[in-house]
Amino acid sequence: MLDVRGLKKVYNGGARQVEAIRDLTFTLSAGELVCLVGPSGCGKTTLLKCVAGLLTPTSGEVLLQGRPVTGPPPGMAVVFQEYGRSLFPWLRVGENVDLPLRQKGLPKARRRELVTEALAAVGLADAESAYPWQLSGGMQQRVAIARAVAFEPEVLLMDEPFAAVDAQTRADLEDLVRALWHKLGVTILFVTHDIDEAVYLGQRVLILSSSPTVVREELTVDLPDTRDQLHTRGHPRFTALRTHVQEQIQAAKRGLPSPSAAGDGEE
Ligand SMILES: Nc1ncnc2c1ncn2[C@@H]1O[C@H](COP(=O)(O)OP(=O)(O)OP(=O)(O)O)[C@@H](O)[C@H]1O
Repeated sequence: MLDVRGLKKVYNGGARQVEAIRDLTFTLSAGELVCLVGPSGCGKTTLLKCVAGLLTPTSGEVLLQGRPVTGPPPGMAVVFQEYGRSLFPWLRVGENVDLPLRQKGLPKARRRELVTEALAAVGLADAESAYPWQLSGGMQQRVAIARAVAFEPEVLLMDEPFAAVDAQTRADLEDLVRALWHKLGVTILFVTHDIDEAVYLGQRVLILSSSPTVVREELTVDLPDTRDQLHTRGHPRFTALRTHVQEQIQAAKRGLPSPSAAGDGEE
């Protein structure tokens, strides 16, 4: 579904050159939920912007269903961290969700259906006529998720979407993402700096190195598919996986080679 091949991004800001991403290669199959974690500043947002077609890579390519991404592709939706800046304050909740559907040129009756379904799916059926600023932070982020879901994307990109909400709301939203993913069968690339969140949500976790960034490790999350906050997080395997990811991120920060790279060296 999504192929990232040899992606490199260098920012050229006058005298200052930043090689944010050195060489990233990974693939997402249709219907997968993959989380991406890495040390702060390792280029997670840069990567997501390249995947979303909002930023042109210096070299390498992104393919969506085999077609190169050169601008925002029609089958992709993004949920950003800052819900306060991604919703239009002068539009009601329902109108915010409807806007991309209008741009897609869908007939009015179908738009109505999609808006109603998406708001019901995120538990906001009764907030359709409210303005975003009348809602709590967690509710606003639900609106942003509803807007992405109503768009019926093939790939959903999420950039630290729960970083600005409280822990309780965050846990609810994590479960909402997994429930929607199960229901819709959408492919999700979820960027987070939260190791527990990555292991709780993902089928796989891609661990990035420090900048200039490469994929340090691809980890399969071999936890049962049915997850819940209490039991999954108390599962000994969950603890083992989160400890492993934490160790890798600490090692990445110290610039130590990844286990596979060390193995390669020994051979
Ligand atoms: N527009 C830009 N111009 C120049 N450098 C940039 C630009 N955007 C990002 N960078 C640099 O690229 C590197 C990666 O930044 P990016 O925001 O992608 O990382 P991140 O992993 O998302 O960070 P965080 O975890 O702190 O949110 C950083 O060194 C940053 O300073």
